[in-house]
Amino acid sequence: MTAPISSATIIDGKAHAAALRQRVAEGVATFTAATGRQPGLAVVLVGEDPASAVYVRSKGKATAAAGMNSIEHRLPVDIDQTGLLELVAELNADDGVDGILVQLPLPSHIDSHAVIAAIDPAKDVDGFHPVNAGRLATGLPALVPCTPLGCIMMLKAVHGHLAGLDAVVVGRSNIVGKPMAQLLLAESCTVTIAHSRTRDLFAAVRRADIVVAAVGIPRMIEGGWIKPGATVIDVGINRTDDGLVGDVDFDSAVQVAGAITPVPGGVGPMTIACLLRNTLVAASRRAGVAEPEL
Ligand SMILES: Nc1nc2c(c(=O)[nH]1)N[C@@H](CN(C=O)c1ccc(C(=O)N[C@@H](CCC(=O)O)C(=O)O)cc1)CN2
Ligand SMILES: [Mg+2]
Repeated sequence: MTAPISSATIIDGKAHAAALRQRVAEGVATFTAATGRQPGLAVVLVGEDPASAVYVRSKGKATAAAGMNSIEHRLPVDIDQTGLLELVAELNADDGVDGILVQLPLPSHIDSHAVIAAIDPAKDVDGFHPVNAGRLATGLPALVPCTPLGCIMMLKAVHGHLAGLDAVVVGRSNIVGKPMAQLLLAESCTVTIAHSRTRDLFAAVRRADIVVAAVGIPRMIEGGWIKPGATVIDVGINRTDDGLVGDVDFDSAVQVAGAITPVPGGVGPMTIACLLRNTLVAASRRAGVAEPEL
């Protein structure tokens, strides 16, 4: 006799993102009517990495479609750090710019920590500046990194509230793993951060009600690791010979999980929608108008 195969609810990141973009567009219209100006987002791309160029183009299109002013700066790959810092200083001083985003990764001759630290924290729509990371960690209002923010929004949509759930975040990057853990903690989850040196990763994943995979290793987390009924959020975007795959082995995990994000079409679209949200939040705070509920 074969065991019955159950199948998880697929969390539709594209639909969540479309709904958030719609709410942002409505908020932008209200902001523009109140202030007489559009929120402005400046995106800086250094070099010509094809994936980064695609993301920057998508961000520009989505920004304009939401009714905001999209400003794009493309710099040559050999620009020196001083040149990039000069542009950041200009954008900091420009009153029409509410959000500044420097697309990562940067070329290896540039210190990305120095560039992030040069961005005005009030305009840091990526939420990567140490001031925003510290504000998030201490429970103060912050600009929150877009990818983890998108993940937490989808988790809340699935679960309602998250208090008391066991969550594991696999990966400890400043962009995803660490802020994700902070957001889950703020929702009163019991949080484990696992990484390449974790001794028994299987056990950490196996006991979790929520698994957030952000390791950058194609299909590393298999269905057999997942607690039946758990919610699985796959942040991985790995280009392989089989095409784009996540950090979770979707085909096996979908049979065990209660809900799961696909790749593509899961977390990725929410990253850009949350960037628009953060830009409107930054603009509202800078202009001293009421922040929309998003
Ligand atoms: N300054 C930043 N740099 C980077 C960030 C970031 O948030 N801020 N995140 C990633 C890249 N990224 C946005 O910049 C991003 C990645 C993926 C997607 C996305 O929609 N992915 C699609 C698949 C698209 C594809 O085929 O590649 C999906 O998952 O459905 C959006 C944004 C690193 N750099
Ligand atoms: Mg995805």
